Amino acid sequence: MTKVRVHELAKELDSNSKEIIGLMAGFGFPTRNHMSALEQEELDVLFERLTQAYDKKVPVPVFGKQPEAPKPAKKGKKDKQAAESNPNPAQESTPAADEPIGRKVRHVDTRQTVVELNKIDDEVIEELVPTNVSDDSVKKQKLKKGSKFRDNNQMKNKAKAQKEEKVNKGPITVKIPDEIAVGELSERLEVPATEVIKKLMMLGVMASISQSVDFDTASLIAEDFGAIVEREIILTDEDILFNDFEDAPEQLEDRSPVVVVMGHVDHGKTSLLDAIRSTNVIETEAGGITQHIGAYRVRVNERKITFLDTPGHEAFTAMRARGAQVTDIAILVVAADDGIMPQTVEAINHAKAANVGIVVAINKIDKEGANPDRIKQELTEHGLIPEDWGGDTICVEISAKKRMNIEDLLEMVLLVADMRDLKANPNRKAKGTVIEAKLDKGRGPVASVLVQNGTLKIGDTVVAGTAFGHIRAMLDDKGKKIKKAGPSVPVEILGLDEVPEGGDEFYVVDDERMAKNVVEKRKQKAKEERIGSHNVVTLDDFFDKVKEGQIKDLNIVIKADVNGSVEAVKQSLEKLSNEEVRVNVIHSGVGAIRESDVMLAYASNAIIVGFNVRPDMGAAASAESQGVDIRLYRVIYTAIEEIEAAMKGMLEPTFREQVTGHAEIRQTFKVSGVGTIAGCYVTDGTITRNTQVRLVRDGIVVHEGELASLKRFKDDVKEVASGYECGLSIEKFNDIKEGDVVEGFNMVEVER
Ligand SMILES: Nc1nc2c(ncn2[C@@H]2O[C@H](COP(=O)(O)OP(=O)(O)OP(=O)(O)O)[C@@H](O)[C@H]2O)c(=O)[nH]1
Repeated sequence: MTKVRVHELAKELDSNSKEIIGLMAGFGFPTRNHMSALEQEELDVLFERLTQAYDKKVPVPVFGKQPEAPKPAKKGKKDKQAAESNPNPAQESTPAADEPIGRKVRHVDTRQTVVELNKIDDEVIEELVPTNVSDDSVKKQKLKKGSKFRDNNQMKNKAKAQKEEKVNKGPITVKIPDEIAVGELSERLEVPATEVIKKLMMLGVMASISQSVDFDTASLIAEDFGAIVEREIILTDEDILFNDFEDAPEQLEDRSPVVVVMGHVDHGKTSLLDAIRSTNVIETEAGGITQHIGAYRVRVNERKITFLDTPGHEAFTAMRARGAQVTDIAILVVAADDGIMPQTVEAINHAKAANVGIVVAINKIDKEGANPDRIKQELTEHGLIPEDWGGDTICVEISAKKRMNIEDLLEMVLLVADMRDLKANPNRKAKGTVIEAKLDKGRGPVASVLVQNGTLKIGDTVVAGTAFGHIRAMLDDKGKKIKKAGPSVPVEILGLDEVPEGGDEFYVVDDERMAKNVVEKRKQKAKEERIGSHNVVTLDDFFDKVKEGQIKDLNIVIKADVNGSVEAVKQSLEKLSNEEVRVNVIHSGVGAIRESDVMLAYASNAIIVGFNVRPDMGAAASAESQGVDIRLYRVIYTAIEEIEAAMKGMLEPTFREQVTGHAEIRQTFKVSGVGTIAGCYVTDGTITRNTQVRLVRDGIVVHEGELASLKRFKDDVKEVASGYECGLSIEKFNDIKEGDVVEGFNMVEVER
């Protein structure tokens, strides 16, 4: 067998004899000099020690534990340079003890496309490449090239065996993303999945091999297996393409506020927008005519305000439901002669849910019977305390029609804007939101967009939802051609290849090829989503989401038949809040469940609870397509019981009703001895003789029971399909009126 001397080994490993001798002494071997031949046992120990040092990545403290720092086995040129510039090299590779759990390691997701590193910021690349990469590769090369050990079969096998042993025993480094499937975690930890599941159970987490656990749980498990944890951040094509970095405070500049006008029907929203537009419009040299581009800007005391053109909370919440936050401030218009009405309350709740500032415009003060104090009183009942009553809600008394106090209102909007400290960085690539878009016969797809950060320029390459293109022309709100638009500026853009949707985010990008790739994938995903389901909370999966740490609040929209029940339900449900779950009633009102309720629920991840009310057709359809959970009850007690059970994850397998169809009452007849017979028309589905039925009047359930008879002409029938007329009577119930709706339903067991 070839003898290996200390100096030879040192040379092979690019170390020095002194270091090897020191190491041997540390392991308790007899003192040697650089010419000493090494015994097999000594070689084994040294080899293990040194290969460990080569292979080991920079250790990361897991939960404050500081693993032993690897001793550098080689001092390459780069290391030496680093040592010169850093007097304490140990600090370079060993993270500070107070660093958060797991170091953030960025990884380029190269699974989907070719990554063009020149498109990524230098800063990001620095982070992408671990500092020890070059050193490691050099070391590994050294061991391979011309090594004496290479010719030494015995040593080679030894190395292999030791490496395998290390894999089995030594600490490994695992990269864990924000969420990881149990199966994947076990693979990365190189342990059987059953072991991982067992450990999870000991932590009180029940998860199967295909279920995912979050980073914190996964790292606890990994640490338990003695692994070193690194946080994995997967950068997708979109992350790289849009490069949505945060601006440094010194890059930020003030931007003007973006305002929406909300309020009850006929309280003067449109009149107010018109009044503002006509008195404060920013003049252009050409004296351009105001164009409708979904938003416009006005000037107030040398400052500007951007107004969204579409009044009402529906459009606002529809955008929010798509993830877009475009508004900073809502002007809540309340007619002084009318007071707070149902849509005013909706608007307040929608604005609060979106966390936008509210300025109240008490309108129509020119009218007789106008009573601003009464409005203020009513506002307090909805959590808006006027400033002059010691609160922080600014109220301005105006007349949109007579153009009174409009200037004051705008100044107050600016005041609220100042308090919100609105800033953006005009010196970066633009991003923002599509306000509206259409296909213009002559000009092709036209999109009105609001720039929210950066500056948009002619020629920019843009991705907006699933649309892509180069900006061919830009027009401002006066129809004037402009070359660039900064933060809070609405513009109309031409040059997209298809019509995006309102609420889509747009980004200016550099890499056209990657952009096209991203757009293709989005189209594919949108297609899949249309087929698949949405990820909104339902009572059934609520507890799972709480357990997974995804949510802590159970948001609820309540609709009931009378005001008394609304209040009672609201209070009882809010009382269910405990340490883990807070129950928030984000909106409540009297009457049928409408589409705007579903939109609010969808945007705020809420469920809808209805008492003796029904969803109208639009609401039912949109709840169905958006996956919003509507729970309908007759008794408050049942609702409380069910929601409490859901909060504890103890929802029983339940029976859920399945609506079979609807029939509209067209005529009623009183037949003595029989009761009221109704002539009706089946509008959808089928009405079946033996289903249960409920009678609904203006969205409110008047009665629930069974059919006493179902006839076509004179014959009794089992079922009447949509599009046919029929006659029916309801068991022990005669108060049937024209215009009522009969809803047929069955109770079916729901698998959970
Ligand atoms: N006297 C008086 N009438 C007003 C004032 N503001 C609006 N109106 C009238 O109130 C009515 C409704 O005004 P709109 O601006 O259309 O109200 P809106 O809130 O936009 O209504 P919808 O778009 O239907 O929701 C119109 O007849 C206006 O002329 C005001 O300050 N004073």
